[in-house]
Amino acid sequence: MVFSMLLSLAMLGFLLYLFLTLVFSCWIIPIGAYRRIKKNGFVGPTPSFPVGNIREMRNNSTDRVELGSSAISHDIHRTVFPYFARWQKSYGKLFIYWLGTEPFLYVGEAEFLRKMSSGVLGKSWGKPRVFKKDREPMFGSGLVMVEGDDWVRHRHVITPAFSPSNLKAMASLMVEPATKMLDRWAALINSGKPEIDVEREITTTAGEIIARTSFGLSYQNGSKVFEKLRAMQITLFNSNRYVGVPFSKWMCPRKNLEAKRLGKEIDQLLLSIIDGRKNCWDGSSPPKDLLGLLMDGSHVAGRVGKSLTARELVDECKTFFFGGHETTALALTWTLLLLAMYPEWQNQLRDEIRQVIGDDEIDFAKLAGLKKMECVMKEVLRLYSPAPNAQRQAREDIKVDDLVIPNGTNIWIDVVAMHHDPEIWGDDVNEFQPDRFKDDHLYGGCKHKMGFLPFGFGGRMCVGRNLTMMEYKVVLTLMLNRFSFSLSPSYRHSPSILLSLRPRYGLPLLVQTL
Ligand code: HEM
Repeated sequence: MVFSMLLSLAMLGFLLYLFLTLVFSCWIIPIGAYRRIKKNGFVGPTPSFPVGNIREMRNNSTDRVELGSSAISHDIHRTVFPYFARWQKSYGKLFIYWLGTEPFLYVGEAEFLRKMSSGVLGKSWGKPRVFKKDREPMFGSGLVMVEGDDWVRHRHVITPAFSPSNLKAMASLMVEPATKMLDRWAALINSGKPEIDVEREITTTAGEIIARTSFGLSYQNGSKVFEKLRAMQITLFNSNRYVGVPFSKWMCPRKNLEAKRLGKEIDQLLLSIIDGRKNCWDGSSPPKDLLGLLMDGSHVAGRVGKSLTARELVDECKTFFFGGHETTALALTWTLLLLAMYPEWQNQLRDEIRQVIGDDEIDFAKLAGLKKMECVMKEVLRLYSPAPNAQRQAREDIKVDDLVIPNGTNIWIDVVAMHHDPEIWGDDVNEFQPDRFKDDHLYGGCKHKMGFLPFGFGGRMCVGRNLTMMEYKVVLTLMLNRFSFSLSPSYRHSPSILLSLRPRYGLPLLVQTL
């Protein structure tokens, strides 16, 4: 009798605990945070907890499609972020919105970004915890996610691996997968199929290139890791639709479990690669991929010099794969769209390649001479930035003029908005004008130094940007040497966000052998 009473009391206590946890996490804590943020002078659309503004964001998403080259507009902000474009009209370039119970400060103004970040060191910024949990299976504690002193240690070990001499050794790893793809295109054209979805093709090839440059795997012997990495990405980004809503991961338990399972399998495969290398490496020259360079402590001589553990190496390999292959593939994909639309630029780049590289094999040292190609790349990254936003989380109160961003506030920097802002770029902001980077190769004539952010900003700027630049030049040179590109009538212009900025319906192009 006493026992069953105690049991009922325990059950009651447990249910009360669950109820209070639910009420606190879904309403009381977020409403308290909402009041604090409002008191600090921030405005924004009214949230309804526990979903915040997610419903408006969903109802507002567009499926605008433009057909035919003359109808294609590069004014893409209202297409890819229709809710931000609408809220900008009501609240300006700075406002608070809510993903579930998580407050986000939207920043679409370069000057505010400058002031906000000027006194904050790279190691003092946080990354939104709500995304960290979400992306744990992809990045683990890799450089993109790690914070504080750990970030300093990782960054010091990793940065030298991307030195020009190391990159030079990696150039040769890129040529074979790219050539294989172009041979496939030639075969398709010969068999009477000149329409090729270049986006899919380039993404696969960029995945293979990053797997080779990161952990030395060719497609043949690394296809297992490679397929699992891709499968995990698809699983994760088809399921994370309620980010920030408490207990949302229980809405898609199967997909979350599947991502976790894949994550564990990938970790095991990468760990076995690392162990294999440790066991057979005799201390002489390590393999020239990123993993080999990170395992070899010698390149950090004179710096912090703390090497990474096997677990950390696994997370960095995954980070390079996820951070490096799709972004680079999209830079190349959007470039082919623009070159197909503006054939005069195709010709100009081909002339430059002829002058700088000639008929020789691609030589790393000569790539630096492809200046026009660099201007085209930057203009593509401005108009169609593969990384359409950057995120931070305040780890302390941050004062900007009279405003205080409270500790814990997430910050969403809208890179697409800034890259398309006529106030800092001028009236031709939505035109493809690579020459704007000819005289001002860093800022493209932008009136504000924080207005062009394809690789992020401050201490956390992309560590792989020089690798990307090299891959871009190698692959585009090989492509333009063999083929010309024009728009297929079946192309539907609908840039959209799935973590990166991508063409929603792929990029079918008509490809011709030169
Ligand atoms: C066109 C290609 C690329 C674009 C547009 C791009 C973009 C970016 C951006 C915007 C950031 C900053 C994120 C932030 O501020 O939170 C970043 C960081 C990073 N990127 Fe890239 N990236 C590219 C290629 C690569 C490649 C090829 C690699 C590696 C192989 C790479 C590895 C990383 C890493 C590790 C970080 C984190 C740096 C840190 O937090 O210290 N990226 N990238």
